[in-house]
Amino acid sequence: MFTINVARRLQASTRQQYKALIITATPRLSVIEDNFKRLKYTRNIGVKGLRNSKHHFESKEQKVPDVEEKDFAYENDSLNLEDSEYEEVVNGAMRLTRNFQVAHSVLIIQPYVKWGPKRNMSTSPEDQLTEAEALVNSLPNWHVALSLKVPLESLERNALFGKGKLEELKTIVNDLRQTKGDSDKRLTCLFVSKGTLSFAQKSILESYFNLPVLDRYSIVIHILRLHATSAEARIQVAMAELPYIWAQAKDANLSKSRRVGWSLTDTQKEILRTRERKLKQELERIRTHRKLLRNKRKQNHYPIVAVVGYTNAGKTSLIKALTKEQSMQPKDQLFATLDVTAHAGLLPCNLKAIYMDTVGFMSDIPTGLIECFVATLEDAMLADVILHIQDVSHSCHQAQKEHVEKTLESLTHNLNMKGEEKYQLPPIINVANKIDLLQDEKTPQFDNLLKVSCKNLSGLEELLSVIEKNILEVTARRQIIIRVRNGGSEMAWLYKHAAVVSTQADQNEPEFMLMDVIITELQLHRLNNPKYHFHSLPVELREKRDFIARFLKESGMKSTIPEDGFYYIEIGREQMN
Ligand SMILES: Nc1nc2c(ncn2[C@@H]2O[C@H](COP(=O)(O)OP(=O)(O)OP(=O)(O)O)[C@@H](O)[C@H]2O)c(=O)[nH]1
Ligand SMILES: [Mg+2]
Repeated sequence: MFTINVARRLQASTRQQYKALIITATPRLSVIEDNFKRLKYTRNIGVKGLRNSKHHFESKEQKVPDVEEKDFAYENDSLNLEDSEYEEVVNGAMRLTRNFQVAHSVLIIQPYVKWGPKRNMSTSPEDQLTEAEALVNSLPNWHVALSLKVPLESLERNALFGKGKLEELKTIVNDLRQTKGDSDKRLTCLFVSKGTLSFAQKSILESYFNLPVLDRYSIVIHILRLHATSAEARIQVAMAELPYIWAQAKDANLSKSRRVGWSLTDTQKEILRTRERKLKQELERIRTHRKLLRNKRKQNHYPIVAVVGYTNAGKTSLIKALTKEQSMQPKDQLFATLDVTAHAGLLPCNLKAIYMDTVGFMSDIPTGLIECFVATLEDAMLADVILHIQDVSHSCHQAQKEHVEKTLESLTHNLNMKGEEKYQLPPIINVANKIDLLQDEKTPQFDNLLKVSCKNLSGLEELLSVIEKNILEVTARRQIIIRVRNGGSEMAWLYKHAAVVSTQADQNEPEFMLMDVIITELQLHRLNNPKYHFHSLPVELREKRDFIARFLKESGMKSTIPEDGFYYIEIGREQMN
């Protein structure tokens, strides 16, 4: 870099006479250690508050990114998702209308394979049942009447259950249907907690119990519909419904036990195809739009931290804790977050980072459903650092962790299939959240995780330091100290384009400041480049003027000496390196 080169050359030739203009300082100089400590987490308040309280130079900073994101929000005015003919088709497949006011009392049946190779080793039926209950409880006006585990030899049988089991279940269903008293509590549907039920399985069970039968896919879609408020999320959910309808229609055609009243007519098939085509176009637009946003962030050189994890692990809560953004609303519901949103926060070194909140992952969800959210998850995958938030208080913590890791792997594979360049996952920081709920937080199995609690805000300071360290490494940012004139143009430039960790007056010459900054190579280059900035080297020139002029002449640099006694060195492009 020019500045460093000049500094070195000046140092070499005038070792006795001049101080170094720039002191490379990684790790930090001890003189600023105290300032740094003061700036640590306590200063990491939301961007808005921070701007109000900072030095006046900082009022010239670039706009905070979340404002830009808002201005850039994806709007869809061309696609009308309301279509009564389509509604008829989707309701037939899902057994659910979009009316979220309708109360439901649900019998949850968790089938599981007890023995053999088809047994699910990653999670227990008890945990699956708990997750199924959480899914039902995520819907307003829905409640669990009863939940049961049912061991089976296989999950592929036509009626799913054997004759004896069906009889047993019928008695339970009949009892629940006749519940006296509160009519709201009377059983209204069955939820068989399996990824998808084939059309044949559904229709056999429905005719046997005379109640609608739902599977995991349809319940999750219903939750997603409820939580999808932005245009983008609504399009993604609408798209996620389609593979399910097609699969059910295919099953219905194959099934000998075709349920009268539900198989697709040619007109309905055409409605689906048209809708699919339009939605695909919209998703393509979303992808392009996301790319634009991503490039915009890149231009601004904000480091990006993607926060991923199993649903309900505390992703939104963590971002809220790190950014102090009051508008964020963590909820004790599955799939509460459906939009990938960006939120600015400060690292201990005062560097602004963008945290991306993402859609949660869940096991036993068909890939077709997740694929519709891939456009938004790609954003996360292209971040500088990924935070994997894990709910360590959850009994299935290990299975959830493995599921997220596997999904990230398959998303990586997808990106590699699509792109020309080889994609590599950014560094992943594993975070153990909800540590406050653990009886003994010293559990050795969490030793390599960073333990935090978004509830009592513990462990966040350490987490921020780790994020910072990773970001500086990955984005090739450096921490250096630059000596500039107090109130000069460089000072303003640095406030605008670099993260200022601390400043302090040069003890020998109080009109100069030592600025401890985090800066990218590119910005350091710009600081020295006349195209972006007319760089001045604040050297004690008055008495050394002739010497420096000679030095610069010999070095082949153009120079001007303005009236104020500052020495301005104009660096030609060819001399930059
Ligand atoms: N006790 C405790 N509860 C927490 C902690 N962090 C989050 N929660 C709670 O966990 C629930 C889920 O939090 P969210 O932040 O919405 O989780 P999420 O990962 O964003 O969930 P989705 O967006 O649905 O995928 C909320 O009720 C939070 O209050 C924690 O550290 N301790
Ligand atoms: Mg969330």
